[in-house]
Amino acid sequence: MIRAHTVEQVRAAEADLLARLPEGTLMQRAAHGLAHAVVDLLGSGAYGRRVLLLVGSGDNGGDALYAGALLARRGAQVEAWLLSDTAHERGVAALRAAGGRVRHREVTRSGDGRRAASSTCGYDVVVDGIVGIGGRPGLRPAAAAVLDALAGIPVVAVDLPSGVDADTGELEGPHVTADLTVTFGTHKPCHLADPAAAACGAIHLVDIGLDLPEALLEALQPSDVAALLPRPVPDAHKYTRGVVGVRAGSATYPGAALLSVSGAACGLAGMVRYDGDDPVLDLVRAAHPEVVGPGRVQAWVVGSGSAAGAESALRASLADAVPLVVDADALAFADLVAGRPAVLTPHAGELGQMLGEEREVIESAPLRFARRAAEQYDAVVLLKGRRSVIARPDGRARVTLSGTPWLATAGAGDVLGGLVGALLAAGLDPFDAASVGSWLHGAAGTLAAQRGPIVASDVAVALPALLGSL
Ligand SMILES: NC(=O)C1=CN([C@@H]2O[C@H](COP(=O)(O)OP(=O)(O)OC[C@H]3O[C@@H](n4cnc5c(N)ncnc54)[C@H](OP(=O)(O)O)[C@@H]3O)[C@@H](O)[C@H]2O)[C@@H](O)CC1
Ligand SMILES: Nc1ncnc2c1ncn2[C@@H]1O[C@H](COP(=O)(O)OP(=O)(O)O)[C@@H](O)[C@H]1O
Ligand SMILES: [K+]
Repeated sequence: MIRAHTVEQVRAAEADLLARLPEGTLMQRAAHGLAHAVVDLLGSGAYGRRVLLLVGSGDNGGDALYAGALLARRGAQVEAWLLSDTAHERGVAALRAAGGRVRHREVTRSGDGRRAASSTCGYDVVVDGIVGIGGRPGLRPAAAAVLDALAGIPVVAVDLPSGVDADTGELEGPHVTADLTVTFGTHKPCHLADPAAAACGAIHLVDIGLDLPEALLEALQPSDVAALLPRPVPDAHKYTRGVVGVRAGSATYPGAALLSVSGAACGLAGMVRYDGDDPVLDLVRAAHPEVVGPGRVQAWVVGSGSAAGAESALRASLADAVPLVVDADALAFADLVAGRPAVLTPHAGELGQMLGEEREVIESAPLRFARRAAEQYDAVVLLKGRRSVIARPDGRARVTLSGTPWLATAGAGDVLGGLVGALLAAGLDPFDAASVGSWLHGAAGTLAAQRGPIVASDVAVALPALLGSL
């Protein structure tokens, strides 16, 4: 499991450790990890390579300076630009002692930053030590101008890309976009949640020995998914494995029924039922002969392509005291499910309608709005997107790290709804069902896309091979 801690949690853990260790130990650990990561990124060693450090006033700049000193001792040509009036003094001294060059704020100030950068091209890597967890979101104009002028050079961010909001993953104004982010002690929410996560590039975690409390945000890894997957016990029969019912699709959108059922029929539940108009049921049976008609279920999947029938389908499903997936057209009636075990699966546009916000507003703060909706609707919310967020009413959340932009294809969400329903029917709680389902869906999409462009039904086809590999 990847766990992300807030700045407050990191500060508390750090204070604890600082009291027990000789001064500077944590920063040395951080700087060593950072220097190694820079060498790895450079590929053919540090010797003779040109490294530019962008240094702010705090310890983030200190990490960059000490790492720069280590790189200089390994033969790199290291230059530090101090972007603030003050900088970590011992870090500056260490870099100088190792043969690095230090330029002061005057050369890099505002308009001059552009000139300084263009006159000193040829850097192999830029190390962003402007601000870390002590920074306010956004960048000062001088830093923004320097970054503009350095565009195209690989960037390694120290702890986080300067300018992003560490705790929320939100962006306010300019920020660094990194190829690699080297973080210390633990991940922070900005490393997992979009839009900031998209600015981090690859993420490398350096262990500095922090003893951390429970995290409110996490991301499943393949081994976590494998451990949570339902498996048939030796004496299983189809009913003990759980029955998932699908109320999706309509005469206008029969494809939604087929796709929802294809996700539900992934083999993780014992049986799939379809409840809908006869012509649609005939189509479903033709594609999935194992599917049976309405009856008792352990979970319902309701709403995709249901059109005008969404409300009655949802009410009928609520009459059974079983968990449910509420998708697409049924989301308009999501307040009916408050307090019931349920997973709501909106994309940003649908969540915007549920919360009275524009789609772009939701996309600018997916973690915040998924949590808000989970609390307001008293249900688990799976907000779909590049980095889907799964939030519980109590604020705990997970982010899905699997997936591919090829999943941005019509009907992919229908497959996901069916899959999450199968996991609910098999007995996973709504938070696990949503996060495991979302991870499997992303990984199946990635697997399917290895062969070329995909359509939604390819995702369901890829599920058995993916599950086998787990
Ligand atoms: N925690 C740990 O376990 C460990 C932490 N470590 C490291 O320490 C880092 C945290 O260091 P930190 O606390 O000194 O804060 P940091 O982020 O360097 O900068 C804060 C200063 O920047 C300024 N400033 C603020 N906003 C700004 C902006 N938008 N644009 C420009 N400037 C801005 C503001 O000062 P001002 O210029 O306003 O006087 C403020 O005081 C952490 O990320 C990690 O790298 C490791 O060494 C080892 C273990
Ligand atoms: N850029 C992207 N990167 C990764 N996954 C994506 C991207 N865009 C969409 N997805 C995933 O594809 C699925 C699309 O679902 P949805 O928006 O409901 O589409 P539809 O309504 O057409 O089924 C979701 O699981 C979402 O997380
Ligand atoms: K930084």
